Formats: sequence, structure tokens, C-alpha cells
Amino acid sequence: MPHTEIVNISRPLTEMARLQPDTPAIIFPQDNRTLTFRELDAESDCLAAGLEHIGITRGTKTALLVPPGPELFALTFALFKAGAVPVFIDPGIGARNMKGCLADAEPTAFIGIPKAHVARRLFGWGKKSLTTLVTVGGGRIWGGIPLAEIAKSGRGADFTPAATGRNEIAAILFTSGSTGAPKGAIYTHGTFSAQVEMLRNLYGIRPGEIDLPTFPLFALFAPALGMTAVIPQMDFTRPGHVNPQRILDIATKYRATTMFGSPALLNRVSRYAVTRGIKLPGLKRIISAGAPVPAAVLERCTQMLSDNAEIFTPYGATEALPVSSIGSREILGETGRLTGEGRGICVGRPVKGVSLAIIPISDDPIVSWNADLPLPVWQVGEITVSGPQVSRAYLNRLEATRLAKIPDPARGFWHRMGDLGYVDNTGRIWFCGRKAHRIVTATETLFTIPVEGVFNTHPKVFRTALVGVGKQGSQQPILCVELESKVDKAAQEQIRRELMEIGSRYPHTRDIDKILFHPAFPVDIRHNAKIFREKLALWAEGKLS
Ligand SMILES: Nc1ncnc2c1ncn2[C@@H]1O[C@H](COP(=O)(O)OP(=O)(O)OP(=O)(O)O)[C@@H](O)[C@H]1O
Repeated sequence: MPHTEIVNISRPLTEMARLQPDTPAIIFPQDNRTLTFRELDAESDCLAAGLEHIGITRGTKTALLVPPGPELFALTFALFKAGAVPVFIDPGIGARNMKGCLADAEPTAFIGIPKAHVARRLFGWGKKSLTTLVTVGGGRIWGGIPLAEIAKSGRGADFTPAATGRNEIAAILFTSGSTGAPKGAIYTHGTFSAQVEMLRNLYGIRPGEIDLPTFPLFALFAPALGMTAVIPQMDFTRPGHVNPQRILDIATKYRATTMFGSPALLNRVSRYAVTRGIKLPGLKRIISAGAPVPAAVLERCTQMLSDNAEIFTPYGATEALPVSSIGSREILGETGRLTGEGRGICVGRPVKGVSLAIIPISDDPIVSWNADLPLPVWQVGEITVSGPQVSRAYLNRLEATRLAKIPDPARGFWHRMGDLGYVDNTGRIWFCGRKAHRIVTATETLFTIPVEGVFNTHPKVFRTALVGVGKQGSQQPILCVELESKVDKAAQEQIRRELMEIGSRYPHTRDIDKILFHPAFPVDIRHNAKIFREKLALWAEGKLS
């Protein structure tokens, strides 16, 4: 009989529980709770057994609306062990989007805190598909079986994880929906396993490290990598509004060695730390992703860190992570200056194990891969990747899948990132913005990041966003500008003149003559950092008329 390899993403946790049983896996300061690796492994065993008793078993799609804390970790690994399929959706995406995601995902089980159950009932989430309900941190009045009862029923069970295969579906992760409706990326046990290995190799993460995650989904990698996750008290749906002192206190108190934060969170924390001379000498690295991290933020972060520590900005997406990575030393020493000259943002070299190609820009599906597709170095096109960390399809979204994947008999498939960029002659990738955000005027195509990079060099500018008004082919480019918070409104006219002067230095910014000042750009809910250029374009259109 042929041997089928068992790949279950809960395995690294069990392995860590064997290697370092008494090391804390989760520290939850707000409730003064700690779970060691042994306890987390045992707790997820007992929950897996309990969940099976109520019908949450191999293949059961289960919406998981539980904020970061010991329960989320134990439940996630319990679901993996049972071979069930957790569905992760950002709670901040709004009731309507949530309803749409749940309609796409068709989960039959729903595990949530009481607040999530109230919203579920109020907005009719998952009405057509849900049959099993579980409540975390509440009694039966919320409409589900309390988690405590499930844990009790599974207590003492010796649970054997489901013998899942590499290509068996492990989870559904929804994108943040910054270019349309959020889409559910299908993750297999193989996708997760590849990601864990790649992150470990890329950043040299060792068991015993202390992680301070401020982004829920990334936090779940910590136990698999053998790191202790210290969960900060914060509103995870608003990382850009975090209390910086609290983050700094926790990092210091628990001697965090690594931290994951969105560019918006780092901006806030580093500003606060630098003005007060606060340092985090124990941190070895900060990892930030989701949107470009401005050079000024990187610079401030390095002031907070010791000399041998670095800030890394992996590039990737929900569908493919990580694709590449670069460190602050290379950015501040070289590539940041080129970003200011309009060359795009350097996101580093492809990680080991990923194949990357730049293909011609097109909004149409590509039915099959062919060797003539890749463009030569320096040419801007769509970033396309293939590798074990890339998800194959979106759940129940054939059209979106057709638009984003290119079948390739040799490799299986390629994923189109929906991002534009080029590769330089040393193999580094330069990100030039999202494909959907490019602006096509009567005479040229403009890419957002290379244009904005030039204007962002003005010291009084916090960020800029290039948007297009009108139909593609005859769009008018407009530069929206958000100033640093302390800049007086009266200075706007002077700044406008200075920006025009800066723009006149480069061929691709020379013709941009419409500048609008905006008080605070609309941004995404997950990272609070991706600029919603579609919304800004509507605002700009209104302003112009
Ligand atoms: N290091 C980085 N530098 C610049 N941009 C980045 C970086 N990392 C990620 N991004 C941007 O974030 C995108 C991935 O975001 P995410 O997966 O959260 O959802 P989304 O793609 O914004 O959602 P949707 O596909 O629904 O619009 C990438 O395609 C890229 O545009």
C-alpha cells in the first residue's frame, strides 16, 4: 500500500511540548494567566476531543470569532488536531462584509464570544449554514454550548490528531478586502507547514524566544515556532490607535525578543518611545507587513532598538506569505534613498523556495502559464509567485480564482499578487503599488508608489496617495496629501509650491499638478496602514466638482 505522509499543522506544537514542556507558550497578562507548552498541547487535545463529541470533526468548517488569548490558541490547535477547518475573518470588517464572508465560507459551526453571538443573531450571519454553536466565556443564554462544558467532556481524553495530508484543507483566511470584497484563501496543512519553515529560516527564530504579537493571525505562528507569545492588552481591530506605553511596558517586562506590528502601530509606538528616550534593548527584531513602512518610521524604530537589532519588512499577502523580505539596514543604507527618487519600494529578494516572475499587466484571466510570460529585469509588471506557501484558490469564488491563479502543468499553479513591481539586476523586487490602483491617463500609465515616494520626501508630509479621477485611459492624476499632525493649515500653500518643485525633478512626477490636502486618509481595518485609494478617489472627485 502506498505510504501517505501525514502533515498536520498542530504537530509542531506537540513537538515543542515535548522539547520544552514547562516553557510558557502563552502569557496573558491582563488575566494573569500563563499556559506552558505542555498545558497548551493538553488543553487543545481535550478541546479537540470535546469538539468531536459535538460534531466538530474532520472537515467541519468553523467560524472562529474569538479575540487573541489562551482560548483562541487552544481552540485553533484543537480544530487543527480534529482536522476541522477554522475560518478566520477580521472582526473589524463590518457587519455586512462579515455576513458576506460567512455566506462564502458556509461554515456549519460557529465559535465566538458572547458579543459575536449577539451580532450573529442580530445580523443573521451564517443563517443558512450554521448548525453547531459554541460560546467562549459565557453561558447557554448566548445560544451556544459553553466552551467550559466542551473542555469538561473532553477532559482526560488521549487524542490522536487527524491523519491529514499535505493537500488537505486546514483553514480559510479572509483577505482584508482593500481592493473589493474580502476573499477566503484556502490554506492546506502543507501551506501552513511551509510558512512556518520559511519564517523560521528567514528570521532565524529559535525555540525559547519571546514574541510580542500585535496582529492576531501572526500570533498563531508563535507556538509552532516554539516562541512564548505574550498577548498585549489592546484593541486588535485598531492597531493604529494602540496605547504605546502599554506595548513598551509589556515588551520590557517580559523581555520580548521579537515583535510583529503593522506599520501604523510601529509609527505610533516609535514616535512615543523616541520622544521619551525609551529603548527596548532586548528586542532582536521587529517584523512589519501589510503596507509599506515609511523610512521615517524605520529610522525611529532603529533608535528604539540596540545596534544589532533590525526591522524586517516581509512582503506577501494572505494568499502567499512570505514572498520576500528586506531589513532596515539595507533600506536605510541604500534603497530608501532610491524610493525617494521614485524607483518604488524595495521589498528584498524572494525567499528560498518561492519562484517569482513579473508578467505583463492585464486585468484579464490567464488560462495557462507559458514560458514567454515573464518580463525582463527592470520592466514593471504584475508580481506572480509559485511555491508551497501559496494558496491555490479562493473558497466559493470561481471568478476571483480565475483572475488570480494561472494553471501551470509543471508547477501546479501561479498566484497573481495583484501588485505591480519589477526585479532589478541583483534580483531584488521593487514594489510599485497595487494593480487596481494604477492610473492610466491619455498619454501614460502611472504607478502609485513610485510617484508617492517622491512627494513623501517632504519633511512636513506624513503620506501621500495618488488617485485617478475619470475613466481609465483618460484619468486625471491627483495627489492627495496628509500632512504631519503638527503642521499648521496655513502652511498648505507654501507646501503645495514646494511639492510642485519636488515633483518637477522627475519625468514621472513632473506633470502632476493637482494637489489636494486631506485631514486623515481612510485606511484598512487590519493594519490601519493600507490607504483606501478608491475612497480617496471619490473624495477627490467630489472636491474637484
Ligand atoms: N512589505 C510590504 N510592502 C508593501 N506592501 C505590502 C507589503 N506587504 C504586503 N503589502 C501589501 O499588502 C497586500 C496584501 O494584503 P492582505 O493580504 O492583507 O489583503 P489585501 O490584498 O489588501 O486584500 P484584498 O485582496 O481583499 O484587497 C499585498 O498584496 C501588498 O499590496
